[in-house]
Amino acid sequence: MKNIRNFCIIAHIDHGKSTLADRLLEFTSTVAEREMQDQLLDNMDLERERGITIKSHAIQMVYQYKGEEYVLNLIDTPGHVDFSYEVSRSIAACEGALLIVDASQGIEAQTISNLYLAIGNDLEIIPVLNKIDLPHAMPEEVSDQIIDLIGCDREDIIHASGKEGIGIEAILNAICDRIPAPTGDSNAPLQALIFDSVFNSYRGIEVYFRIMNGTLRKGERVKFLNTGKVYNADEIGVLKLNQEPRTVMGAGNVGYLISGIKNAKEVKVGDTITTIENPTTVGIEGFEEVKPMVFAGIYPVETSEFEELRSSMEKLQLNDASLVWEPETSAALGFGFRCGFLGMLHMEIVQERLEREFDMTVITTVPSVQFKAFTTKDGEVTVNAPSEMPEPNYIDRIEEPFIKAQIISKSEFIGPIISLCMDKRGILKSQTYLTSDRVELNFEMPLAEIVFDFFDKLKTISRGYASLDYELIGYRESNMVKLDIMLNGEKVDALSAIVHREKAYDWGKRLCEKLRELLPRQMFEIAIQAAIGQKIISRETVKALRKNVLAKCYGGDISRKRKLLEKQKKGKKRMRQVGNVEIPQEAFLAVLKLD
Ligand SMILES: Nc1nc2c(ncn2[C@@H]2O[C@H](COP(=O)(O)OP(=O)(O)OP(=O)(O)O)[C@@H](O)[C@H]2O)c(=O)[nH]1
Repeated sequence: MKNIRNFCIIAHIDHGKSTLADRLLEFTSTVAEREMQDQLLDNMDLERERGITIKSHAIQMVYQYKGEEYVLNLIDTPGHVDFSYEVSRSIAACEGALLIVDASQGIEAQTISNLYLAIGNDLEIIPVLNKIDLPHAMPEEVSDQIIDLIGCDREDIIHASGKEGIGIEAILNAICDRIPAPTGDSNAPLQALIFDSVFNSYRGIEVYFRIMNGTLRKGERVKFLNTGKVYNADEIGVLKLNQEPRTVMGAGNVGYLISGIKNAKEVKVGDTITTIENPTTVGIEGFEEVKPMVFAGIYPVETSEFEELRSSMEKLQLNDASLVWEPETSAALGFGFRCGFLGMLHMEIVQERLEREFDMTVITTVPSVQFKAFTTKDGEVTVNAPSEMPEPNYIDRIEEPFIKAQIISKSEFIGPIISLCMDKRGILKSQTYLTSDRVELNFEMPLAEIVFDFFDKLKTISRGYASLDYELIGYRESNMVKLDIMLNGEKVDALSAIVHREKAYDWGKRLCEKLRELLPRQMFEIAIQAAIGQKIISRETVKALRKNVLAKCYGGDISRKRKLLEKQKKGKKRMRQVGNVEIPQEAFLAVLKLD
């Protein structure tokens, strides 16, 4: 155990975590050059394309240092706020962390939020100033930021470039020298922390664990404390480039367990594995059930594909335990599913995976957060969709989720950021200068306001410099109303939204205007109305179409005509007929794009 080092890498998105991890694997010959693909750890296509690590993984390296052999377990952490609980469990499995900061960017919101998690878990922090090869790197300035932040000495900061392979050996040596070996008693009852799981269609779910205390043997009966389920440890082992089976693993080790589990739901990140033979009664601290934060409807474009969509969702859920859903019907869209996601990115990923991996074309409706309605009739009612909102006359009060938002930016953008947050019903709680031109702002604001275009707006007004992190702080009373949209007098339930009363008029007006732009002209006039209850608050009209779309191509060349027809056909793919009006997919998400 004395030569084991368990560590993770914490970094803001794009600060070079994956590239650096690749260099560590190369340097320790964990992967031969020819096996090396860029960003090896991101092994889902989608991850690679988006350049973000979606699911955390682990990999073991063996490193010779000062005449001794060290086993280094790198536990990868996802870099996006939507997956912060997974980050926290990965961190809990380690004794140390590399804190990577891009020398041209400086400290960002996720650098800090993940750092706090690491410090909270007593991890040894090794600061790494990355991308020092960049001509516009600011090593001195960013080092000052790091020193201010963690109180280290200037000499403790390792200068590196994942791209050029600079500083790699220094990092590996520092891991051996500075990160403490795991402690734990291999003779105690087994307590192993589940920090991740991966779906394998042949072998079932692979559970990734870190043994805090005790010993795990192949073939033993094991129990997951929080679910209470019992399995056989069919195979255990360590994670190198490929899995290497073992028969016995003691305290301090990181590895995988295969026990024929078919459904990701049975494996909860943060749960504790123990043995039936010599069980512990004490779970590892910090277990939480992950809760979805954002809800939206997912519908097949072709109503006939509902069953196919159901089976695709079932398969997707097998390897994404944080995705929840139940069947839902919409008058406008027919049969579909109400889904719960960890956040907006998670929602996009699910939609994309449905399309890519299962070849489904789907319509996603306006996302909503989870409101609580306190009614005089049924007591407390959970509202995940506008259609679930109780009748106004029974509502005593409505509560909505609030978050603490932490924004880090260059100080020149403070003004616009504060006005943006105030506009989103935010309350400024604190303003702290990290350095002379970098400021941290803390707001309390409704989660519902972040769900829409907040992040994009923040990026725009700060020219990309501001970064955001948030956590849920609880529910608060708010004056929310349900806003309905009608097309030619017919309510389109999929376009309803729950909004703050003070914003309802403005919202209704802008949404009607946006829909007027998005709805294609048809052979008749379309009236677009926004209403709260019976009261119409806004109206726009889409004029009837007079000419054939091809008319303007007469005399033009045929290829252009064909292109136009093609384009129309493609557009059709995501259209939905409601009453006599055709609605394109963009319209269902128009609320996300209100300026
Ligand atoms: N110049 C330079 N570019 C780098 C270096 N390391 C990474 N990059 C580039 O920075 C970008 C982000 O690198 P990644 O390694 O994907 O960053 P990451 O932190 O893993 O990103 P996430 O997985 O999204 O958190 C890529 O375009 C890399 O090529 C470096 O040392 N120098």
